[in-house]
Amino acid sequence: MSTLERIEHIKESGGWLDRYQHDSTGCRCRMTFSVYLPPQAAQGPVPAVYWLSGLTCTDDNFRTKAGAQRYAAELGLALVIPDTSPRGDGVPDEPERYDLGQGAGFYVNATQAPWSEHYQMYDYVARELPALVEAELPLIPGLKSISGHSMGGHGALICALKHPGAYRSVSAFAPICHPTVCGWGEGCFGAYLGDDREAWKAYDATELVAAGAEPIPLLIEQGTGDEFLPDQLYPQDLQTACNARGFPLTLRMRDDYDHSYHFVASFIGEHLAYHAAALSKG
Ligand SMILES: N[C@@H](CCC(=O)N[C@@H](CS)C(=O)NCC(=O)O)C(=O)O
Repeated sequence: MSTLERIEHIKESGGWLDRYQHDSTGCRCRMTFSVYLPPQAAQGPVPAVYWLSGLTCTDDNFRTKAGAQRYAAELGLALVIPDTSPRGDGVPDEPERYDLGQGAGFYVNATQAPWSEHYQMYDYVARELPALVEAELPLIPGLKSISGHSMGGHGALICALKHPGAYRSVSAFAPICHPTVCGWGEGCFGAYLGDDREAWKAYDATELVAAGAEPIPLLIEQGTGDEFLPDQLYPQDLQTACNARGFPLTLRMRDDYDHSYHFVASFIGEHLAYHAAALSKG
């Protein structure tokens, strides 16, 4: 019997945008995620692009604002869109803060109480969810790429850097590139991982590159009008770490674009085409 409960089923661009709930063993709560299956999935399994969203988001922001499904339909790609944190009444939260707790899981495995019981988002997006959707849905096992926005861009980068060979390609929009030194990252890492800043580096793209992560090309899109660029994102730190090692990074600075999904929507087609090309190689 399927462990997935389908709660929405919407036809879009010839394919199906579905929403599921399931009991997560790692996050110990009911989790919601969305999947777009392109028309090609009716004929047989397709490759998948995972999308990790940013602070305050659920699985709904990307699927309603980015316009990605039309491109995914043309390219024959599934989109797998998890939530950004564990959810529910029994899950710790800081309701007065948008940048800690529910909606702000930061894609780490928390080690500190009270967060550690549910906030296991790294294992959820990198292991539990892929195993689940590959077993239950028409996806080609192991054929996947990953992208994301802001906190989710950070998540995409660390998933690819920490799992050599697991993803055919990785890209990110306005990612938090050096979370151990920015306000958002320090707030969450301190709460979820404790005071030992050395432990934080295992979830920091800049630090992972500097520490010798296996090379995989990184594609990053960044707007110059992004209100969070000066204080939170630090792509220049990742670029410095990549330059020092000859690590492959394409950092595309886009004049005037802000941090919003208007920026994501402007370039998501290019990113999905990039992933489709990587996923179609033998
Ligand atoms: N201005 C936002 C800051 C958080 C934010 O900008 N979140 C981005 C990701 S870091 C986002 O995707 N928001 C949801 C949306 O634009 O739909 C707030 O105060 O809530």
